[in-house]
Amino acid sequence: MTLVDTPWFWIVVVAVVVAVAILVTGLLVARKRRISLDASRDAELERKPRGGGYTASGGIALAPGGTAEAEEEKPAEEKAEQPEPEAAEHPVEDRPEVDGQPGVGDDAAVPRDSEQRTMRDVKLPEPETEEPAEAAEPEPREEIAPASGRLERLRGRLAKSRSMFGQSLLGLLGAGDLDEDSWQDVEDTLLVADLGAATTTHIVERLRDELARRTVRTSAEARAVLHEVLTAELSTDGHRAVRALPHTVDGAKQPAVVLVAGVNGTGKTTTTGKLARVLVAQGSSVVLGAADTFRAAAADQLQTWAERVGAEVVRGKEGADPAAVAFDAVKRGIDAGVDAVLVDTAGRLHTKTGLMDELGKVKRVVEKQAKVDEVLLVLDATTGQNGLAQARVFSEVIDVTGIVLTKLDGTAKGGIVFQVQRELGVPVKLVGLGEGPDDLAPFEPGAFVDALLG
Ligand SMILES: Nc1nc2c(ncn2[C@@H]2O[C@H](COP(=O)(O)OP(=O)(O)OP(=O)(O)O)[C@@H](O)[C@H]2O)c(=O)[nH]1
Repeated sequence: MTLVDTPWFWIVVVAVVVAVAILVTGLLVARKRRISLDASRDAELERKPRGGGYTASGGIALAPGGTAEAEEEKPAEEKAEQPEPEAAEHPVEDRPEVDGQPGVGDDAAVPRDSEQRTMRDVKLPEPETEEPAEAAEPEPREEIAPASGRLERLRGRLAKSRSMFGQSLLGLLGAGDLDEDSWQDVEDTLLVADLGAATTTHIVERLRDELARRTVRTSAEARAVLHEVLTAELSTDGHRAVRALPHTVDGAKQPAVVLVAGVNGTGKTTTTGKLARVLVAQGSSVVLGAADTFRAAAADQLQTWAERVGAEVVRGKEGADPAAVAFDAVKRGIDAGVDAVLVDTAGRLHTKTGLMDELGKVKRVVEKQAKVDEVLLVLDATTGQNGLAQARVFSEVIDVTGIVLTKLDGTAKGGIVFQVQRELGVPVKLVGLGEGPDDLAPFEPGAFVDALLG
C-alpha cells in the first residue's frame, strides 16, 4: 500500500488548499482597502477650487466659473432692475475703453466685476423741442449811419497823421520866412508821412511858388496855402464814385458787379461788409459772394456782415474754386434781380504768382456772364511802401478801378494816400477809419486835408 492510498495524505492536501485559498482572499481584501483610501483623498482635492492658490504670470486668478455667486452679491433692488439676459450682455462697443485692455474674445465683454450699468444710470435723450415761433423770425436789421458827411464825423480818427504831418507842417510854414533848413524840414516831414519822393518834391515846389507869390503873414494864411496845395495834389481825372448801382443790358436789369481784392489782412472782408451796409442804407439790394475760400473764417465773417443788413451770401465749400463761387454769386444776383453783387476775393501774398493768376481767373470767369464794373483794391495804410508794391502787382493782373485805403485811423502815415494815387493813377475811393461797421468813408480830398490839418 502506497502513501496516496492512505487517508492521511488526502486530509493534508485538502487542508493545504483551504489554507492557500484563505491567504489569497485575505490579500485581495487588504489591497481593495488601500485603493479606497487613495480615492477619498483625491475626492478631497477635487472639492478645492481648480487652480486654487495658483497664480498665473499675467495676474489672472483661476477661480470657479459661473455667474450665480456674483449676482447674489448685488443689492436686491439692483437685481430687480436688471434687464433681460440678452439686454444685459454689453456689446463690444459699449465697453468702457479706459483700461487699455484689448477687446478680443471673452475680454471683449465688460468684465463682470466692473461697475454694472443699471436702468437708473441710463440717460434718455431729451426729446427735441420745436423752436419757439418768434425765435425763427429774422433778426431786426441794424440802423446804419448815413454815408454822407462820414469823413467829417470821423476826422478825429486821423489824429495820428494830423499831429505827425499836418501840425508839423503848419508849425514850420506858420513860423514866417523859411530858410533852406526849414524847407529841408518840410521835405523830411512829408517823407516821414509816407508821401514818397516824387510827391514830396512836387508839393515842396508848389508850396515855395505859392508862398513867394502871395504875401503870407498869419498862420491862418499859411494853412490856407497848404490846404490848397495838398488838395490839388490829391485831385484826379478819375471819378471817385463806386460803381455799385444796377444798369440795363439788352433791356434787362443787370446788377453792378464789384470785386474786392487785396493782400490778406488788409481789410477786404470788412470793407465788403461795410460797403454792403452803405448800399443797403441807400435802398439797394445786395448779394455778397464769399470767394475767399482760402481762409475758412472769411465766409462766416461775411455771412455775419450780411445777416446784420439782411443781404444774401453765396458761399462755397472750404477750399472750393474761388472763381466758381464768384460765378455763382453773380448768377444768383442776376437771377434774384438785385442791385449789386459784391465779391470778396481771397487775399494771399502777391508774391505767389499762381495766386495772382487765380485772381485774374476770377475776373475772367465772372465776365462770362456779367461785366465787372468795379475792382476795388484794398490797401492797408499802415504797411507804407509795401502796400504800394502790392498795389503795383495787383494793377498789372486786374484793372484796378479804385483804391480803398484802410486802417488810416491806426497810422501816422496818412500821406500814403497821395503816393498811392499818384503812382497808380487810380483814385482813392474809400477810406477805412476804424473797425466799426460804419467806419468806412468816401474819400473827399478837401475834407481829408482839412482833417489832417486840424
Ligand atoms: N483799425 C482798423 N482796422 C480795420 C479796418 N479795416 C479792417 N480792419 C481790421 O483788419 C483786420 C483784418 O480785416 P479783414 O477784413 O479780415 O481782412 P481781409 O483782407 O479780408 O483778410 P483775409 O481774409 O485774411 O484776406 C480785422 O481785424 C479788421 O477789423 C480799418 O479801417 N481800421
